[in-house]
Order: sequence, then structure tokens, then C-alpha cells
Amino acid sequence: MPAAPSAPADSDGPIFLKGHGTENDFVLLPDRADELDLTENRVRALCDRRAGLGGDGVIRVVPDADGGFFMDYRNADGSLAQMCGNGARLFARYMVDAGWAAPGRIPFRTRGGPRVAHVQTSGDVSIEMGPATLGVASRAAIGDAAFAGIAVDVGNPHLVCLDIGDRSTLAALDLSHAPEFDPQVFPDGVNIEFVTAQGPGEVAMRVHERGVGETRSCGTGTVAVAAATLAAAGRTQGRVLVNVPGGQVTVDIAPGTSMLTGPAVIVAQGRVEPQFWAAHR
Ligand SMILES: N[C@@H](CCC[C@H](N)C(=O)O)C(=O)O
Repeated sequence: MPAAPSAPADSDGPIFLKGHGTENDFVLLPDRADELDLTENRVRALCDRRAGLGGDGVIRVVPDADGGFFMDYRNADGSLAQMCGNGARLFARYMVDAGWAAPGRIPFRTRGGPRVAHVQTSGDVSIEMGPATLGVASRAAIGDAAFAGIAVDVGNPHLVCLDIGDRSTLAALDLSHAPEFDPQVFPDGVNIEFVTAQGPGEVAMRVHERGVGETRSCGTGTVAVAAATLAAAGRTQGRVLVNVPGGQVTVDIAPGTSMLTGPAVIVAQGRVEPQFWAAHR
């Protein structure tokens, strides 16, 4: 179980934890005193997979003045995002394991609005993700190949491309570069999911994340995909199992809200070296 760290002094180099949710991996920075100066440069340095700790993003875990908690999520390129579903599970797992919150129902804030985690002493974590709102039809392109998609807002922006072919077509997509998208529909960039059906209530997807690149999972993306999958079948609620390269999550869509359930794994903890922290100010 992770220890509840004492207040990190910015000059000492902060306490960190490393973990993942379905292999979408993050550096957690517990910041009980809300004093860490988390610059874009520091986020990029921590997420660097060769010269840093490595991660798809950084999450600062911060208490709120009202006794609640704030998930300060940053993408690996240093940009801010409204919400991160896999990261939220890890954030909530940390708070329970470290004794910041009692097991059970844990409300918290994100830039995308309030959310609620459901965490027990062990096992999967569920996050009430709010509404997944379907928007306009749009397109993604990878080289000469175009894919019809639909915009879905899960607090952050997604472009879900359903029925792109079979599993081998999905596996063959080149996501080493960002797919093209319509900047008029997505002026702030977009996370793009490519999806194939796998049977009743089950799909497989790959994702290219805004501010990161291809990741092995995206929690908000799985919720967007579940909502789009159900809508394509004329449904507004139901359960969808979503297979991602890093594992499987369960998404329950209901009118006006959604629930994401999956693993949250803390792998290690330590302290960032003061020299590293100072060098990337
Ligand atoms: N991996 C996340 C999503 C992180 C934010 C995203 N890259 C964005 O910029 O919107 C998830 O699990 O939801």
C-alpha cells in the first residue's frame, strides 16, 4: 500500500507514484499542500520514456479547500485536458490506498466538471463519467484511407470511427502519426478512436490521444465508443465491453450519465531527484 507522503517541498523533488489503468500509464504527484510548480517542461520531462519516468500523462493529486479532491491531469506533451478516465481510476485508487479517502463513494473535481469514484480496498475502480454527448458526423484520415466518424463529448473531445473493418484491419492501422481530422469540428484537437465489433455488446478499439500519441487505452475514449456503438444500434443505454491493447474495461451508458469500470494498478513510488526537478523548471 502506498504510504501517505509527507508534504513535498518543491526544492526537494516531489514524491511520485507510477501506475496504470489498462496500460494507460501515469506519473502521480501527491500534492497535499498544493504547492508543486508543475510546469509544462516538468510534465514533458517526467513523461519521457528514456530520460524520465515515462508516462502518457501526469496527475497531480490535490485536496480542495472544501475537503474534496481535484485531479490535475496533464498530457505527456504538457498540455492540459479536461478529463482522463483511466487516470481517474488510478487517482481514486491512490487516495484510498494512501488513506486520503475512505473506501466507497468519493466525489472529486476535474477540469471537465465534477465526477464520482467508487473504490473498495482492492479490486477494480468505477468512475461516474457524466454524459457522453453525441455530436456531428466527421471524418478521420490515415494517409489515403478515410474513416467516417462521429464527434462525442465526454468532457473532452473524441472522434469515434466505428466498423473500420475486422481485427486485422484494426491491427494494421498506422497510428505512429496523428490521423488527420477536421479542425473546424475540433478546434482544440481531438482524441480519435478506431473501432471494430467483436460480438454482441463487445468491441475492440485503438486510440490516438491528443497530446500523447497512440496509447494502449483511453478511458474517456472507451465511454465515447460505447455511447456511439449503442447509438448506432438505436439504443441510448446498455453495457459495452471494450477491448483495448492494454486490457478490457466495462462501460455502462444510461440516460445523462455513464460508468467506467476497470483496473487501477500502482506499480512503484519514490522521490524525483532534486537535480532533475530543478533542471526542468
Ligand atoms: N487517457 C485519458 C484521456 C487523457 C486526455 C486526452 N489525451 C485529451 O487530451 O483529451 C483517458 O483515459 O480518458
